[in-house]
Amino acid sequence: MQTVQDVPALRAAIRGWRTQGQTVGFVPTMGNLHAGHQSLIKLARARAERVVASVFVNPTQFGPNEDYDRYPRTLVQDQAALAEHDCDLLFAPDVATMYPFGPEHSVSVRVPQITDTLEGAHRPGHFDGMATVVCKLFNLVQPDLAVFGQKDFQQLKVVERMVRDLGLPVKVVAAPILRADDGLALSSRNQYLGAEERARAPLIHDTLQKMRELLAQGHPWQAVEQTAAARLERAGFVPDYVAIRRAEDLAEPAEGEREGLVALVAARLGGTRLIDNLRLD
Ligand SMILES: Nc1ncnc2c1ncn2[C@@H]1O[C@H](COP(=O)(O)OP(=O)(O)OP(=O)(O)O)[C@@H](O)[C@H]1O
Ligand SMILES: CC(C)(CO)[C@@H](O)C(=O)[O-]
Ligand code: BAL
Repeated sequence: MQTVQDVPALRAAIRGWRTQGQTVGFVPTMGNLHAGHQSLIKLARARAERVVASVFVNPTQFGPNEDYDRYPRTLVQDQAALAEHDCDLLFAPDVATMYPFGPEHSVSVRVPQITDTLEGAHRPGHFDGMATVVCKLFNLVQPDLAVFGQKDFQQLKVVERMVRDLGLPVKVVAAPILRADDGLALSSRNQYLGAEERARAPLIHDTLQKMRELLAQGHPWQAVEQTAAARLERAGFVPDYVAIRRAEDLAEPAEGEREGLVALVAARLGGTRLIDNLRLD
């Protein structure tokens, strides 16, 4: 597997494949790769003839009090993991390559409405930064398809909207959430958890399952949200949101609406912010 850090080298590698008529699948990441990322690479591998991954900790999607500085950067291990999973090319740019005029003077992509709620409401500016960097990466890599994990469910919806609205020629492929045996969704941020917190963290997935059960029993969605939030709070979590929404547009369900819903949670456990979600159909 080749690693490239600048745009001319990236373009040269991809041009070679394109002239042979090969299709390109793309997996954008922030690195510190785990089995969840590997499953995305595997999906891209199955759907395209060539696979490109990127590792870039994007400064514009972190708020001023978030973990940009301490976000784990493990490029050497990431290279080995990607090579092992048959990735063809790693694009690992620096900030100046992605933001030639500096992050604060960059063109910005804003996806309205769907970004006002949930993660967008709790992480102001996060989705502008995310959509901007994903749009830039799509322009640089020009993939036929790009794989995103459903763990970041709202992110996936924002990217789908951006692609449709801007008419970008990329097929967005959604990958299922990979979990540890005890149900905790794999995430780079899980390593911030202390041993005792790690043991408590699966309660998020357990609570999402409980929400599905309660909704199936006919409880109103608002009551299910409240019960679930209280359950997490009793166990020492500080929820940012515990929500039942339409999967399609993340709007609140109508009275009695039961089809096509998703439950989403973001909660802090000590100094770690965890997110997860579960389809309710
Ligand atoms: N457990 C998982 N299952 C499936 N996809 C995942 C999982 N974890 C991350 N992904 C996906 O991998 C891609 C890159 O995500 P990212 O590098 O932010 O990893 P992460 O582990 O989610 O990190 P973080 O803890 O910062 O959220 C995203 O599309 C994300 O949805
Ligand atoms: C899509 C992404 C790589 C953009 O920085 C990031 O938000 C992530 O890792 O999910
Ligand atoms: N996995 C989403 C990227 C972020 O939390 O910034």
